[in-house]
Amino acid sequence: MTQTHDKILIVDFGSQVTQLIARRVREDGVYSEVVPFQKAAEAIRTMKPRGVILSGGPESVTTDASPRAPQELFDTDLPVFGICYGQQTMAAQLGGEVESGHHSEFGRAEVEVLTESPLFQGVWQVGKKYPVWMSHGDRVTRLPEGFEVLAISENAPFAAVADEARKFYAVQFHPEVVHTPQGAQLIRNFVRDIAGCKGDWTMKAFREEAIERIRAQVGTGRVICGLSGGVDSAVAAVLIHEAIGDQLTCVFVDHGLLRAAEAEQVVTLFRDHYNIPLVHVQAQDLFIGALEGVSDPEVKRKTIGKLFIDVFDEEAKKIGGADFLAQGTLYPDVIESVSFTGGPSVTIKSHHNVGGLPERMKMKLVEPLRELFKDEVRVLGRELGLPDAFVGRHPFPGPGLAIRVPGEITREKLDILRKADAIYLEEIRNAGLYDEIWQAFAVLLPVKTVGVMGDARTYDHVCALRAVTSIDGMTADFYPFDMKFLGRVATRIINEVKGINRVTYDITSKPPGTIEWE
Ligand SMILES: Nc1ncnc2c1ncn2[C@@H]1O[C@H](COP(=O)(O)OP(=O)(O)OP(=O)(O)O)[C@@H](O)[C@H]1O
Ligand SMILES: O=c1[nH]c(=O)c2[nH+]cn([C@@H]3O[C@H](COP(=O)(O)O)[C@@H](O)[C@H]3O)c2[nH]1
Ligand SMILES: NC(=O)CC[C@H](N)C(=O)O
Ligand SMILES: [Mg+2]
Repeated sequence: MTQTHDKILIVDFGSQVTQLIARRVREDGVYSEVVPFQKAAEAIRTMKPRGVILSGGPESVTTDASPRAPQELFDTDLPVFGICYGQQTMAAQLGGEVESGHHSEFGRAEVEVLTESPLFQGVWQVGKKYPVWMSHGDRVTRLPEGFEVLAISENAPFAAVADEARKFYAVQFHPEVVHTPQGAQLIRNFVRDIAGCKGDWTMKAFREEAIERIRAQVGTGRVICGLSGGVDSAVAAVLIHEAIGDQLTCVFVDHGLLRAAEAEQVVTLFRDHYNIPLVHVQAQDLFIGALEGVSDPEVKRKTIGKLFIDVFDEEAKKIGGADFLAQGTLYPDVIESVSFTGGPSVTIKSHHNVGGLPERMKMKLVEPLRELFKDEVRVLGRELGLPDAFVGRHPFPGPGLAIRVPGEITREKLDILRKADAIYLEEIRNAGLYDEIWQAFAVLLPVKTVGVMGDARTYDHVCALRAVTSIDGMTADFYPFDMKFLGRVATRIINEVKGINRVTYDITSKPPGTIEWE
């Protein structure tokens, strides 16, 4: 199936943003695969790409053991586009020079275009300056033979270079991030014009290919799908059901960390729309018991991740065994939990469904959405005909309210938080803001403050409100509510929720914050 589409191979050197390259290529309607550099030589032979993009990476090409692109790539006639580390290793491998440690550039920079190039066609003009995003400590200091300079920046004399005859292009900046405003168009020029890919790959094609992949992986085996009521697992379940029909059973776990009335809503909504067997597991005591006395965020996450698997194993037994566990894992869950190449990118937090999994698993994982971002999953959901009630829902993390009560959780704290969260979301819906906001929730802080209510002294918890805008959850901004709205929510929460006497609004973006508090 994938054989019929033009393909781009993305060689990963361990950058935090490699998947954004894949995403930009998908946006151009072209199929792409990200392959760790160790497997690139094999992928060139088996995948038969029309072009190759080399990603950035944390290492320095000036050190001996640093990764390289397969040398034979440069003898294949394939167009190559090197980004940052990708540029540096191209230079080193083709006879140029790279130096370390003199002129770092992190963040915004400007490049000046020196000559016309197919890479800039219709986007950048000669003699003009354009903003780009840089993140490097090394730089190319001598170009390989055949290369010319296309653009310069203050600290990178070779900000963009090319050997047009061989269709080798390389940039020091990162065109894949949104902070390089025309970067997506440069990637498009490489993919569509320089590599000549057709651009006929769509979410419809993804759907068909994903179904084929699921069938090939699962065969006649039985699959359990963790269903949370969130967008990702709903899309995964419907996709898998399309692929393998009644070999699939969904399992919804009520771990006692859900929002007010959520369990009934999820179960009713799913049963009303789909004829897919759904088991509703009551596991409140199990999870809340295990979390007693636990206050470290990573320990909480790993405890929850392990219990989820215990419950899935238990349910598998009840239906006579299952060979596979399906989850709605997305790319951001993966990149924050582990490095794509198994290389040196750092763990930010262990998402329960990736880094929080136990080391030994009885069932094999089926994760058809593992390389997509949330907004792409929503497009796929619409493609699959999912009702808006699923597609438009704000994300809700698997560990649920456990990571919204920093420190140790108790049933009492969870009850207080549920009430505050429900009021906050009701006000957001009433104000018509739900769809404008990417995710909104309340957090119950482990801090008590003094207040005065009805002439009496109070000494109660602080509640923090969080609302963010985002496209893919990788970066986010706080939502700029008007003060009247925030005042109304705060008054209602303090008046209606016993146990909270103060409300604050979190105005941290991501980065440097993350969306959740733990
Ligand atoms: N309460 C639950 N019961 C069963 N499975 C769950 C539950 N919570 C999470 N999961 C599993 O963990 C996966 C990851 O959770 P995550 O919150 O990232 O996705 P989601 O809930 O499907 O979508 P969303 O991000 O919109 O909340 C889910 O896709 C699902 O497979
Ligand atoms: O299923 C999940 N399991 C987890 O362990 C987890 N941790 C964070 N999230 C959700 O991921 C998005 C990004 O969150 P952060 O900025 O807090 O890392 C936000 O949408 C978070 O709600 C999780 N989802
Ligand atoms: N973002 C990158 O690819 C960085 C490449 C290399 N580690 C440097 O610092 O220059
Ligand atoms: Mg969820």
